[in-house]
Amino acid sequence: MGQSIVRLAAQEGFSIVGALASPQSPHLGRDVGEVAGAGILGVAIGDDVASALLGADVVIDFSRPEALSRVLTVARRKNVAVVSGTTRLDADTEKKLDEASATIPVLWAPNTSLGVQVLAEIVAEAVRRLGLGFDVEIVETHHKAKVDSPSGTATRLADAARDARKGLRTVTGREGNVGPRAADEIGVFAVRGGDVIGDHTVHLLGPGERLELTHRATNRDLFARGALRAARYLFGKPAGRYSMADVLG
Ligand SMILES: NC(=O)C1=CN([C@@H]2O[C@H](COP(=O)(O)OP(=O)(O)OC[C@H]3O[C@@H](n4cnc5c(N)ncnc54)[C@H](OP(=O)(O)O)[C@@H]3O)[C@@H](O)[C@H]2O)C=CC1
Ligand SMILES: O=C(O)C1=N[C@H](C(=O)O)C[C@H](O)C1
Repeated sequence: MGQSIVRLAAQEGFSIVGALASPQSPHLGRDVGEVAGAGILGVAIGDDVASALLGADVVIDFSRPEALSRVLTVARRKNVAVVSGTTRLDADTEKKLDEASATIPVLWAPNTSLGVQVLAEIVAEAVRRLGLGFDVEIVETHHKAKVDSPSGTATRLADAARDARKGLRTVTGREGNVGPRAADEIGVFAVRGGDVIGDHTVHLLGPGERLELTHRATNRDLFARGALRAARYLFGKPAGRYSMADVLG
């Protein structure tokens, strides 16, 4: 994601002032534009958050929860807005997002595409309108390099269903003599393999009919474009928590 964001940011005229990778990165010290295929940008990749955020208005993070946590601490200190797409945050990092939003603008989204935001709205509406007779199940498919499961997007879609129908709970596996499906379940299942960018289907299964609401990402640039749009949106905004719904308007 970092490479897509750098390439598109350069194309869209953003000024890139810093670039971060892990302390183990083989790219440390190299020009970020060269690594991303955007030509030389005169910005070396480093592992020091404070140096990378020098002179920045917004930092865009797609990494791991522990790295986001460090970024939030420094961004707060330096008054830099944060856009993060990192998924499956632990409770401590979630708390840090909230705390940071007291002093800086913060937008976290497990999926920065506009389509998934709209899908979440449609899912909430469909669950509300169809009522108790319809069961909700979510299937997500991703490339084999993905390290977290289920995806942040699947969790976000389950949350949308739960907000629309109180009392639902998530089930992430079924094996053995599990008995009939309970009415309060949302099954969430992860398929991994190949180079799938990211597909999400919400199944609404009722008596004699079913709906399958699907979003398919066909290119990672989709997420990068959404993150850059979010960064533009956050620039100059007051401190607070923002979402892709705000960006979409
Ligand atoms: N919101 C959205 O729309 C999307 C969200 N994602 C999420 O974004 C995250 C990243 O995905 P992806 O780009 O595919 O993953 P990658 O593994 O390709 O990249 C992760 C990046 O984070 C860096 N990193 C990892 N650990 C640390 C650390 N401790 N300190 C500093 N940097 C670190 C890595 O550095 P190094 O190169 O050195 O390993 C790498 O640059 C995931 O949580 C994924 O689910 C992904 C796509 C879209
Ligand atoms: O890791 C990925 O690739 C993706 N992660 C996000 C998620 O966990 O929902 C978004 C997208 O589906 C790609």
